[in-house]
Amino acid sequence: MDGFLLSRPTRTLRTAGARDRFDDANAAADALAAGRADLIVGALPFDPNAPAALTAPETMSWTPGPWRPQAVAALPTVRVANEIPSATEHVARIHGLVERLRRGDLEKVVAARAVQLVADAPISPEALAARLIARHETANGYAVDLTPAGDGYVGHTLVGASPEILLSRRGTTVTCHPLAGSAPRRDDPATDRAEGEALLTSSKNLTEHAYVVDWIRDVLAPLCTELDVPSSPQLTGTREVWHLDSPIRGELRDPSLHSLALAGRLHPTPAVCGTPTDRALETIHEIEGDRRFYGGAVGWCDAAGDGDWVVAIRCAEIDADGTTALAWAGGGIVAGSDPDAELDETTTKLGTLLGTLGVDVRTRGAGGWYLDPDVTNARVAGARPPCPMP
Ligand SMILES: C=C(O[C@@H]1C=C(C(=O)O)C=C[C@H]1O)C(=O)O
Repeated sequence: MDGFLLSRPTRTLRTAGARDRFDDANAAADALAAGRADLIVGALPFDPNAPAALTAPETMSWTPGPWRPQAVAALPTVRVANEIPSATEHVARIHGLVERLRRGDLEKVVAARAVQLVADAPISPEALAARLIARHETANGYAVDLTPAGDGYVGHTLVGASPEILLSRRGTTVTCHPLAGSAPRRDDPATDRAEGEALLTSSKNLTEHAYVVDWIRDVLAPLCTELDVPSSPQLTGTREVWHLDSPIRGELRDPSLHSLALAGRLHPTPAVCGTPTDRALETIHEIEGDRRFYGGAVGWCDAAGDGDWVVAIRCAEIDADGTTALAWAGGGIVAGSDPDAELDETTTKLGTLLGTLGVDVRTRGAGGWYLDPDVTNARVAGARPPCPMP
């Protein structure tokens, strides 16, 4: 896909072409500072040392509200070809992590897994993004060309609908909207509400959430003259998942600290990585290998330093010919985590992407697991309305 899309509930940024490409955030920031670019868009990888996929676009357009293209191409039939790792292995990994967490090696670590999707015709990133956005009205829909990251990424596109804002910067005001702590949405309104209410008082989830808020406070406090951090989280809901959510607001001490630099300082938060960060990063690398752009950040930074960066979750990376894709989901693990419940949480989160492709993650296959590889794209017509918020 040529270009970049970030569709937020308030407005949409679309760009086309590339005046310049950067695999390094500092080089992109230098181009902005030197006036060689007036906007940088793209994605930062999960591993802060891996190449980024940033572009100085040729053209850009801002439109109000979320992206609603006139015509949306049909999506091909998609099946789940492989689980990386298997459900059994994911649960085994979490058992191992819980032991380490109980020994005190780490306080929190986010464990993720991926599913490989195979399509019978190319998946159009724009068509997938449009459908994700239509089904997830309050999410931040994105589609990013990963070509600037070089080898292994040329022609690949990251597409997703993230509920989580790493940061927004407008002038000297910086806002973050970290999420951590999750529960599934339910069809029955009373059960659904009960899930949300239980989440708000779950000490295990409140602990998981607090690691993220503490990290953001520690990063922002020295950079801000004022910092407003709520004393307890609120509940927020996507179509598939309830989350604990803490809106944070600060006033920057140094007005030249731009949104790309702020993203570099805040990422990776314990919402996608863990506590302490360096040990969690090492552990994730050792157990899962390369997460690529999943768990990274997607956004823009302009010459004034303003910008929005969303956490790159609820996403898939589509390969260059469009016929295979990898979709990821993870969840925070703490000493009190239940490995089977954590597997279910990743399944629920995978539902954002897979549900949009017509794969019902709640069906149980013959092997006793929830993903039936023969379930194919049901065309996503007649999407059910979002569950009511409490
Ligand atoms: C890691 C993901 O989500 C993150 C982890 C959460 C959790 O552990 O409860 C909640 C929201 C996100 O910050 C994901 O969706 O893959």
